[in-house]
This record gives sequence, structure tokens and C-alpha cells, in this order.
Amino acid sequence: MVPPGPGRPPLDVPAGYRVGDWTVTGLIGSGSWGSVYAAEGAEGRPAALKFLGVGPLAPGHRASVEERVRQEVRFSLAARHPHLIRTHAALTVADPGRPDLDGCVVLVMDRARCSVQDVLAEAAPGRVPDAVRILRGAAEGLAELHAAGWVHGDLKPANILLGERGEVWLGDFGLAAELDGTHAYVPPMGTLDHLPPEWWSERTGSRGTAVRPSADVWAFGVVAHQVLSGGLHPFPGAGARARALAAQSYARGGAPLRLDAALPDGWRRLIGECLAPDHAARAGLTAAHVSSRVAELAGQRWGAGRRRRVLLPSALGGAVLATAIGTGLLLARDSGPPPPAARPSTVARIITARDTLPARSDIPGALRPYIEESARRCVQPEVTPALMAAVLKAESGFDIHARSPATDEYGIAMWTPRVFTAWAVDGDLNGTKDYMSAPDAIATMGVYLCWADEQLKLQGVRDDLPALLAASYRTSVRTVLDAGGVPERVRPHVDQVRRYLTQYSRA
Ligand SMILES: Nc1ncnc2c1ncn2[C@@H]1O[C@H](COP(=O)(O)OP(=O)(O)OP(=O)(O)O)[C@@H](O)[C@H]1O
Repeated sequence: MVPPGPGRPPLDVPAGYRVGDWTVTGLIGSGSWGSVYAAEGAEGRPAALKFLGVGPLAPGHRASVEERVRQEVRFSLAARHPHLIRTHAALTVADPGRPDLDGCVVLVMDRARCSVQDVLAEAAPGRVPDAVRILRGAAEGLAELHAAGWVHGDLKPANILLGERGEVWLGDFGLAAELDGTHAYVPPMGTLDHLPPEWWSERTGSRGTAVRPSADVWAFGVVAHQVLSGGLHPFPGAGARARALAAQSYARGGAPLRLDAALPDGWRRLIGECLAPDHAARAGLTAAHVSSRVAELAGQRWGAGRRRRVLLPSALGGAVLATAIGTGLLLARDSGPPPPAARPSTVARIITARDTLPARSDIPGALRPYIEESARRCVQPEVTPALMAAVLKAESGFDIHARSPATDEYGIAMWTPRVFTAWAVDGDLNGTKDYMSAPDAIATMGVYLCWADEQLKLQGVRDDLPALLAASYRTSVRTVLDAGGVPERVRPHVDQVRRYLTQYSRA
């Protein structure tokens, strides 16, 4: 499980490196799944090459990362629309002399001049140049994606690309997913600043976290506010975590929606509708509607109703809020002790004894909410807070500073950094994913155990699942399946987990 800190280091591809007909000229940037390089083809044709590496992961984890890469390749190659970035080819690097690159999948894309994020970083206060045209292109691209039955899953300024000749493209299909009925399933990732409030109460199963197209509509509302106001996020807060909490508080009815008062009324109305507090209140506004509303607004003169640059409650946000209260859609305000930062809304969740830890135990009080919440996000009944606490106790004795350089395992959940990166969840919502942060490590462990449980069941395993999960966490699902049970070498560890589980499961 590798990086020295949160995030994945860029794949190091030197200038001059050749992939097929393409020659790398320099790094553009890196995301969670890969690194994007500028390149030139025959006759100097510009391109952007996205290197998607899997690296030396354990087999069980490798499979899921490979599946994500396959998905990104599939969506990228299938996207054909003037407002979706064009991917011309997907190549595989064969270079045994560079083990870090050997086997990487490379997407060959049209090269953008910059992203909207870059423009926002440079924009003076006020809307960014060409803001309305950019939003129009992004809305059309989104409507096309949804019409094709996909959810983008990661709409944000960094993923809206601008071409040399003024083209506007939606890019980065790393989290795109096909709708299966009303939902698509994506890895429990995404960008804090653009996730809808209901995301936090979606359960994570083996297929990932459920998202609906309305999540993209929410993200579009945030992006539109940012682009039209020169970067202002519609929710207050010094950091992404604070803004995510503010959005959740708004969705629970705890605060009104406050949009930049300098926005013309038509835009305020549309953004307010995109930012309706939950899926149900937003569901009537499809991406196709958003696109035609944006086209309408693009035809109007900018500036009517433009006022001082102050934040005022949005009249429409208030109206949406009132409707939601009337129909009982708003999430109940928490009445108990203050929830941990990562706690999703608890509406409609039935909490049973299996979801809570015993009051008297050696489980550190500060960790309990994170353990309980991480377990509740999993639909598999075996992944209980008691099991998670038992595994943590056996792994590190609840020591948040635990380290074992010899085995490359660190932190309370003893993650191997490289493996952690493939699964990482931002448990404390501080915008980073760090295996030395107990909330991040615990939340990520919950996702892994949930996935492992499903994998074992898919192979017909039904008995002794808690012990097999503890063994899978220590080794891998594949090792447990190959051994036909708890592998001999981890028996003492698993026996410890069993003892702690009995202790923590008592009423
Ligand atoms: N076709 C392209 N042309 C030019 N720049 C691009 C292109 N595709 C992506 N980029 C830029 O490369 C960088 C990395 O993009 P990538 O899609 O890997 O990750 P990201 O969107 O920044 O992060 P995340 O993993 O959180 O989605 C970004 O700055 C993005 O704007």
C-alpha cells in the first residue's frame, strides 16, 4: 500500500519520450488517476497524452484500479461531441526498461490551451472573460453526456477545457459512469467543492457510491456561480471542507442559499434551481433543461439587474427551501451531540444496535464517530463498527502514529501508502487524503472492507466472513480465496480480531 504523502505523484515521463507516433514535450498536470503531458505528433500536431498507471499494486487492488482505467478509456473513446474532449486513441506502453511506465494506458487527446480553473486563477474579480459562452458549451456537453446515459461524476472548472480556437470541452472521464436504472456507481471520490449534499448520505457498496445525473446538475450550479463571479464559491468557508459543511447545513435547512448579488436575476434563478437542496428537489431540472436555459440567458444582455458585489439570500433558494420543507424532503436537523465532520445526513437511515459501539470499551472516544460512520456507509451487514474497531485494534492497537517501515505500513489502519492511494477517501473532509490521518485511514478501510465482503460473496463465500475480511485486509482477497480460508500465516492475527470482535459486539 506508496506515496510519501497524500495524492499520487506524477508519472515521470521525460521530454522526448515516444509513445506510438507521439513525442512528449512536457508535463501539463496530474490528477488522481494519471498524469497529462503535452506532446507532438507527426508534423508537430499538438496533443495531450494522459498516462494512466496502475503500478505495483497488490493483485486484489490492481483489479479495481484496472477496471477504473478501462472505464475511462471506454468513455473517452466513445465521447463524440463538439463540447466533449476528443480522444483519438488509447495506447499501451511496452517498455520493460521503465517498469513504472510499462503497461501504462495512454489516452491521446486534443490538447487544450488551458482549463477554466486556470482562467479563474488569473481572473480579476467579476465574471471571467467569455463566461457565458463557456457555460453554454459546458451545459451542451453535459446534456449530451446525460442523453447518452452517462453521469460525468466530476464536473468542476479543472475539467472544463478551452481550446486554442475558443473551443469549450468537458474533459476527464475518470469518474464517468453509465446509468444503471436511475443511478450510476462511481468510486467514492469526487471533488469536495462540487459534490451535492446528498452524496454524503449515499451508501458505498462494492460497485462504488451511487450518483444520479442530478449530481452533475448541482456541480454545474457551483461551476456557473464560480465562472460568473470570478471564482466565488456559492457556499461560504475558507476551505473546501468548510464549504462542503456549509452546503450540507443549507440542505438540512440550517442556512439560506446566498448567491452573489451581482449576478443578473435570470442566472441567479437558474443557479438556485441547480443548487436545490436534494436530489428530489433538483430532479425536474435535467441537463437538457439547463442547457436550453443557458442558451436563452446567453441571448440576453448581461448586466440587467447587476448590483453591488455582496452576498444576499437568494429569493429562489428560499423558495426551493420552503417547497422542500413543505414536502418533507429536507433532512432533519441533528439533535444529538455534534456530528463529526464527515458524517452524512441521517435522514431515512435506520440505525440499529449493530451500528453503534459499546459505551464502555478501550476504543478511543475521538475515533468512535468515524468508525461508526464508515461502517454505516457500507451496505454489507458484516461490516459493522465492531468489526472495524476489532480490525483497527489488531492492526495498530488504535495507535494513530503506528509505523512499520519494514513492511511499509503506516497509521492507525496500517495502510501501505500505494494501496491507500488506490482507495483513498477524505474522511475528515479537509481536502486531502492522508493515510496518517485517522479519519481518512478509517474511512478508506471501510470502503476496502465493504468491497472485499462483496468480492468474497461473489465467489460463493458465506461462512466466517468477519474473519475472512480481517484476513483479506491483512493480505488480499485473492490470497484468502486461493487459501480457501484464513491463510495459515495470518491466523494469530485473525484470532485476535475474533476476540476483539466478541468484546466490541456485546450489547
Ligand atoms: N486534453 C487536455 N489538454 C490540456 N490539458 C489537459 C487535458 N486533459 C487534462 N488536462 C489538464 O491536465 C491536468 C490533469 O488532468 P486530470 O484529468 O488527470 O486530473 P484533474 O482533473 O486535475 O484531477 P482529478 O483526478 O481530481 O479529476 C489538469 O490540469 C487538466 O486541466
